[in-house]
Amino acid sequence: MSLKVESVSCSFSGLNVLSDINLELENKGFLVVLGPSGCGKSTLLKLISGLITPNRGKIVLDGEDITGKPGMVSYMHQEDLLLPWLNILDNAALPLFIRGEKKTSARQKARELLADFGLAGFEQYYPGQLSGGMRQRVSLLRSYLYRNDILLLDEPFGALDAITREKMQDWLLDVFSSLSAAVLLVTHDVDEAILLADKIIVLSPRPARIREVFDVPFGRPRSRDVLLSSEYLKLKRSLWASLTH
Ligand SMILES: Nc1ncnc2c1ncn2[C@@H]1O[C@H](COP(=O)(O)OP(=O)(O)OP(=O)(O)O)[C@@H](O)[C@H]1O
Repeated sequence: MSLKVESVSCSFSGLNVLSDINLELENKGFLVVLGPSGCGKSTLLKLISGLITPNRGKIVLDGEDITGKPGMVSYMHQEDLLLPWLNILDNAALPLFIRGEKKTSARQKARELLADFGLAGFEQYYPGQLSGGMRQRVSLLRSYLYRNDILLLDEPFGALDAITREKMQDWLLDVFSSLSAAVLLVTHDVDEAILLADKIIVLSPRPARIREVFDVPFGRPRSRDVLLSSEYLKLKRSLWASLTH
């Protein structure tokens, strides 16, 4: 799998939001796009997922131009968009139903991943009966079932309380090692970026340009302990400087 964003610019009725963005995501990579609030991070993911089209540039997936073509990548929004009247299993399997897969086999595929996503034993529950963290894991499972090689995540833990957010980051770190997906995650949280990423792209305030690209010097498997190291502090200082200069 190879995803390329090539010289993409985007504006909304005269408001320049993204300016000449280039990035590349490859197999099993974990790329974090870090930028100030309102700079255009969600717009970037909407462009990649084909929900909107850029004014200039293109999106290329495995050599194919997918600019403006929805449905080619998995895209998880900030809010979980679970259907309250479907149980967890059917919420997760929904994209497979829509794709025309038989209900029994779609449910079986979802069931096989429930344990990895920390949802074993909850398949008959409804979204309203779950915690915020569990609902986000159902959303992630649904995105992963839709396309298991590439996941776009828009501030996936932004709406969670601090403790749940940390738990979810730890869980994502752990599960990422066992999944075969490449992840592109956007956030404005510097610690989250360092903890999760292999590479961090820092965007400027709107109109967002790529200000700097940082390699994260921590291997995998990785744990929260990296946040106590001197390399972490050094990287955090550089990221802050890049975000605020
Ligand atoms: N469809 C649209 N029409 C007009 N303006 C839009 C549209 N979508 C986004 N914008 C504007 O583009 C800018 C960037 O929005 P975007 O949601 O991409 O930022 P963001 O970095 O994801 O913000 P946050 O960190 O707060 O989620 C904002 O000023 C927003 O008002």
